[in-house]
Amino acid sequence: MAGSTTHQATAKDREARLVVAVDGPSGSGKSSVSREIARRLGAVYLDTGAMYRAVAWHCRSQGVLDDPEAVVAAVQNIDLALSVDPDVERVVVGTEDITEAIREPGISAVVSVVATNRAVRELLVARQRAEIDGHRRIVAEGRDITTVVAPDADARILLTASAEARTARRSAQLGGTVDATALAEQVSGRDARDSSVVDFMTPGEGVGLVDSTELDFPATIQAMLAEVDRQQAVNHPNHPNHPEGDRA
Ligand SMILES: Nc1ncnc2c1ncn2[C@@H]1O[C@H](COP(=O)(O)OP(=O)(O)O)[C@@H](O)[C@H]1O
Ligand SMILES: Nc1ccn([C@H]2C[C@H](O)[C@@H](COP(=O)(O)OP(=O)(O)O)O2)c(=O)n1
Repeated sequence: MAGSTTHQATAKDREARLVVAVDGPSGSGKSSVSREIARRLGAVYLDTGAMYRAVAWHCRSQGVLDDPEAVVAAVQNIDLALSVDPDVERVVVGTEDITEAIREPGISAVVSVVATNRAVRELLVARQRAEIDGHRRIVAEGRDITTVVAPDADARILLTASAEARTARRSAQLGGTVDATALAEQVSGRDARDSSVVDFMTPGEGVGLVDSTELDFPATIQAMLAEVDRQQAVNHPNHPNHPEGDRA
């Protein structure tokens, strides 16, 4: 049964190369869910959204956000360190710890300026691929990981939820402090802008879909791990979950 071996994974299973790619819209649960499945799978965790946010913060602090060429130059020169330990959230540019700063509404409001710049995307996609290549087991999440950054990943999943569920989750996450109009802009408005450069609302070919609208957090984790198992079985004939493989 798909999912069963995740919980019986041997030490050897947890040493094997594994790349899991997760995409989805704002508030679908990508970051929290990917972080947790990375822990369960003994993998590192790459938050590519944090990279776009760090770049937006850097360009804003340099005062170049409205100059696309200067934005690209700033990204070429950025000294960015991002923790990939699922238990350590840390983003540093130069000597400045911006872990908290990149989550502020002021950054959410301008991050699409850099995320819709195609030259910026090329630079960040290259960095993300190098990061993925540099780790044996990794869960990477964002908007274009299943389609552009890691189309050859062992498992690729689009995590969705209804717009209502996503807005409610974001509202709860922000402690109910943001009014409904501002929240709708932060969730759906930003997604609409970002969708102009990448499609993260419909699964690409071979990408599994997990809809968490009716699932709580633990049930979402179970559904994601089951989907990782299912795809590994399909993609790797020697995997113990393969329908025709040796399961002894
Ligand atoms: N299935 C779920 N049910 C309820 N809340 C969830 C679920 N998945 C995630 N959350 C919560 O929703 C909020 C947004 O999740 P987050 O991981 O930040 O989403 P994203 O990275 O897609 O924007 C967080 O507070 C998270 O704990
Ligand atoms: N691979 C990625 C990851 C994020 N982005 C963009 C889309 C978002 O507006 C920003 C921030 O992403 P993030 O995942 O932190 O966004 P959420 O707050 O979780 O909705 O970066 C992207 O274009 N491509």
